[in-house]
Amino acid sequence: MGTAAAKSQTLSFRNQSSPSPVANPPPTLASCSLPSLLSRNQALRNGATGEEETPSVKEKSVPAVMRSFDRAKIYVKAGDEGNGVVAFRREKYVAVGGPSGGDGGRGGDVYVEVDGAMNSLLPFRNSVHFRAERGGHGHGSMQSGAKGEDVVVKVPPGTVVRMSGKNNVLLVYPGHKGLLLPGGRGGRGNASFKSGTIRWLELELKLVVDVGIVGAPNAGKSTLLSVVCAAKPAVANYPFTTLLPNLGVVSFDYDSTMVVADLPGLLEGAHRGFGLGHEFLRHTERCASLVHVVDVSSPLPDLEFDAVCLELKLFNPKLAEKPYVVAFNKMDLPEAYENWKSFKEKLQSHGITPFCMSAVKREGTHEVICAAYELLRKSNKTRWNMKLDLDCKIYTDDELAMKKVWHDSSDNSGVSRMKKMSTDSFKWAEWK
Ligand SMILES: Nc1nc2c(ncn2[C@@H]2O[C@H](COP(=O)(O)OP(=O)(O)OP(=O)(O)O)[C@@H](O)[C@H]2O)c(=O)[nH]1
Ligand SMILES: [Mg+2]
Repeated sequence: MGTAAAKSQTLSFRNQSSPSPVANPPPTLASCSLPSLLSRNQALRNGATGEEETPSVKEKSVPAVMRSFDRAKIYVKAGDEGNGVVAFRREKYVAVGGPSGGDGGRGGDVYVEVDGAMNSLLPFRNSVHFRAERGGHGHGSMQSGAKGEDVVVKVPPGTVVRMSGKNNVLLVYPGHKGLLLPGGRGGRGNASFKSGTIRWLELELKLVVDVGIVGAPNAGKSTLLSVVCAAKPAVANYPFTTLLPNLGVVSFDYDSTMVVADLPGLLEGAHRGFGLGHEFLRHTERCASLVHVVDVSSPLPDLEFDAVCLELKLFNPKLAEKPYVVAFNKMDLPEAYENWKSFKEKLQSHGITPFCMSAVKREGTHEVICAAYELLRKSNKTRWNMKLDLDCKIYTDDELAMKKVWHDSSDNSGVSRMKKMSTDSFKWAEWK
């Protein structure tokens, strides 16, 4: 691993500009209710004697502007087929021309393609309908109708496409293109006059990151990110400074880089939707490793640590199994000295060796990030080699079979189909 200081570039997850790191919290935060753990810590810090404040729990959900657009629902419709035509050949010196009706053209298909330049599902906020063009109608003289134009739905890397009510899941990476819905296959007999399929699809963006920084609010997660790479997340001395994940690229060498995400603080009950963290916990699902930042200067760092671990576990047990680094932060403060030794012993008894750092003073941060990189290397996972489903199988088997029949037919003139249909109908009549 290279020892060069982390020089880096920044990926911005937000589409709006970051708020400046001012000391006064925005008014909306005043209404944010904190759970028992935080209020207890705050009370202890303020010298209160243990009387518990009852946090005012507000049922209101996170305002839309504070959400990142990482979930969307879109309506896709494959193009209808063009109608086949019934026509007969009329030509001089040809006594019985026979049928010469061309097929209807195929309806346009709906594709999904990953656009590396996109980093959120924000474009789907206003435009949710994607319709492929219908196929042209057939003509006489065995002329088939034109194929309808396809529609390509562009999504950011790491998007999961889900069909409502079904388990069809698709993970996509830059440049990956797949067929979501095939268009109608051109009209022939009555049985084939089937319209282009319509679907409501759910899109979910799971950030493509290598290392996630997690921890309780105000632990110093954003400060750590700002120190190890060129990202400039908002840092302030109040909980929930970070409302959306911040991404940064840490580069150790030419070919060894990793994408690090600083996630909003986690609270007790985050898995049930308390605070903001749960909105973003799913982004950690694809991380190879986690950095768990603990503010050791707080009166109950071990409780904070346990609460965050429990939230991760309750959200997804697989998260708790991910390799992680524990970083004791704010070691420059005198309060940290009182806590860190006993806390360290407790962790060591569980086989965890924590790192000590002071993110503000940039001490010990390099070791933490190197340890996270080491875990990433050991896990042998990169951002893109997670489970990838190369073939989009969003459409059902019936549709696939249908698609095959029509595609594989080498002779797709209206005449041969009409002949085939008439033979079929004869058979059917005999069977009846
Ligand atoms: N003394 C000291 N203060 C620190 C250290 N690291 C961070 N802080 C301060 O702690 C406060 C919170 O830091 P942030 O980086 O915003 O914490 P966070 O975990 O991102 O907080 P949220 O985004 O609200 O969850 C800021 O005032 C920082 O200056 C440290 O090592 N020592
Ligand atoms: Mg933060």
